[in-house]
Amino acid sequence: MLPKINPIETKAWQKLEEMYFDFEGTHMKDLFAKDAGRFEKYSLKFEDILVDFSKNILDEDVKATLLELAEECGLKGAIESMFTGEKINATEDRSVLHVALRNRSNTPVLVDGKDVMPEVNAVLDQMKAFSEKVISGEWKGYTGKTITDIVNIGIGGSDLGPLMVTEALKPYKNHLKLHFVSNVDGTHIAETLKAVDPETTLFIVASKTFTTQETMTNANSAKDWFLASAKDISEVAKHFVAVSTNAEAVAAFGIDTANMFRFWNWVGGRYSLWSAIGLSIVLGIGFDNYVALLEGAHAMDNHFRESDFDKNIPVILALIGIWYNNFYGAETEAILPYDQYMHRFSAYFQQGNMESNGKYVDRNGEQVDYQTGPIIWGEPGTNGQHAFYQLIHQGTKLIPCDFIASAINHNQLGDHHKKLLANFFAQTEAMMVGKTEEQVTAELKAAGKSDAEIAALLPFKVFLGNIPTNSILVKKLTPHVLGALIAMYEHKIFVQGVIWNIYSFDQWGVELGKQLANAILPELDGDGKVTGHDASTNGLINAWKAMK
Ligand SMILES: O=P(O)(O)OC[C@H]1O[C@@H](O)[C@@H](O)[C@@H](O)[C@@H]1O
Repeated sequence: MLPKINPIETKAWQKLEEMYFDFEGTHMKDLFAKDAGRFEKYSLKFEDILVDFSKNILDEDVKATLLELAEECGLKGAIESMFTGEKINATEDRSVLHVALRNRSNTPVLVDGKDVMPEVNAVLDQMKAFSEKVISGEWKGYTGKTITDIVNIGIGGSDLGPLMVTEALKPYKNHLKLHFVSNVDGTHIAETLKAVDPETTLFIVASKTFTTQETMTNANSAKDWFLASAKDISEVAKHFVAVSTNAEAVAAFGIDTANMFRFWNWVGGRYSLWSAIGLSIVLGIGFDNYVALLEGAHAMDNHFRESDFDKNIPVILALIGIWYNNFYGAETEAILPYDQYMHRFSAYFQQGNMESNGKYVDRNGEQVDYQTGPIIWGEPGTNGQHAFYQLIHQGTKLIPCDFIASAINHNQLGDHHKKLLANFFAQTEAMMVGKTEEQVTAELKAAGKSDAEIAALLPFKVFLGNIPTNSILVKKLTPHVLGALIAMYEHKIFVQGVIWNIYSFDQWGVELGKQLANAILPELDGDGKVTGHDASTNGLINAWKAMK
C-alpha cells in the first residue's frame, strides 16, 4: 500500500523551505559561472535520450534535499507497490498495472494471486492477428471490399493516447487512413462520416466502461449511418469492433464479442494506450512498431524501478517539478516539443497529469494545505515562440518548461532541421541567461540611439532570465523512443502523486458534471420552464429554449 505521509511534515520539506529563502535570489547564470562541470553533473542519459536539467535553479544541496524528500515520503516502496500489483488505486480498490501491459520480459505480475501476463499476451496476439487481416486486405467489408479507413470512437484516455501516438509516429504509417471521433458535438462525427465510405470503413468503439455518453452517442450515430447503407444488422460485425472491459455492454450494442478486445480494470483510462485501446495504433503503424513502442516504455520502466534516485530520470524530473510547484509557487508547466509530429503530446499529458494529480484531498482523506498538480500546457516549437513565449520571457509568472527535440528529423528538407534546433537551443539559453541592462544599452548605442532614446527603451528590452528549463534531446523519434518518453512522463506523475500524498489513479472530479448533464438532458425536451436549478442555470436553459 502507499504510505500516507504528509510531505510538509518531513524534515526534507522543512529544509527545502529554508533553502528556498536562501536560494530565491540565486541566478542560474551564477551557478553556471561557479561550476564548469554543471552540464555533466546535471544531465542524465538513457539509451537515445539525453535529459539536461542543468538549467534549473538548484545546486547539490537542493538536489540532495529533494532526494531526501523522496526517501522520506516512501517512494522506493511505493514504486514496488505499483510494479507488484498492490491495489494502490485505493478509492477504486484496483491495482495500477499499465507497466504489465508493456512487460516485455514476461515475468509474472500478480493481481489477487493470479498472473496477468498470459491474458495480456493473449490480447496482444488477438490484436496482431486482427490487424494483419485488416492491413493485408484479407478482412473484407460487407460488399467484399477491403478496409481503407479506421474510425476510432472514444474520448479521454480512449482517444488522446492513440491520437497522440499515431500523429507522433506518422513516418511509420501504412496505407490505412485513421480518424478519431471524440466530441459529443455532432459536428465531429458528421464531418468524419463525410470523408469515409460505409463499404470500406472499420469503426473501433473504444471505451473502458462502454457507458460514456459521448462515445456511445457517436457509436450509435455511426451504426445508424452504416445501416442506412448496409441495411442488414448482421453486417455490423464486419465494420464494428470494440475495445472495452465491459463485455455485456459490448454485446448489447450489437458487436460480436469475438470482435471485442479486452482490457482490465487495473488499466487506468489515461494509461491505456498500452492496452487494446492501442488497437488503432496497431492498425495504423503495424504490430511490430507497436511492440517497439511497448519495448521503449518497458525499458523506461526498468530504469525507473531499478535506478538509484539520483540517476533516475522520472524521479529527478518529478523532484524538480516539486521544487518549483511547492517552493517557488509556479502554477503551470509547459511541455514544448520541437517536433511537429509531437503536436498532441502536451494535450495528451494534460489529461495524463491533470486528471492524475489534480486532487485536493490527500490519502488520509484530509484537505491538503500545499499545492498539488500543476496546469500542463504547450504547443510545438517554433509556433509557441510567436504566440505565448512573450509571457514566459517577460511576464510575471514563473513557467518551468520542458523542451523536447530530436537530433535527426524524419524529413531531411534543406536546412529546416538546423533552423528548428537553433531555436530549440537558443530558447533555453535565452530563458536562462536573459539580457542585462548593460547588454541592451550597448546594443542600442551600436544602433545609433541617443542617450534619451536609450533611457526610454531600456526597461522594455531587458530580460531577467533565470527561467528554468529541462532539455530532452532524443536521437530520433522512433516508436521505441516515443514509448520511453511517454513512460518517463507517466512515472514523473506517479512520483509527484506519491510525494503529494494523493491518489493519482482515480478521477472522481469528472463525475459531477456527468451527473448534472444527465439530469439536465430530459429537461431540455419540451417548452416548459425549468425552475429546479440556481437562477443562472435556469436562466440559461430557458433562454436556450426561447432561442432554439
Ligand atoms: O474509456 P471510457 O470508459 O469511455 O472513459 C473515457 C474517459 O472518461 C472520463 O470521464 C475519464 O474518466 C477518463 O479517465 C476516461 O479516459
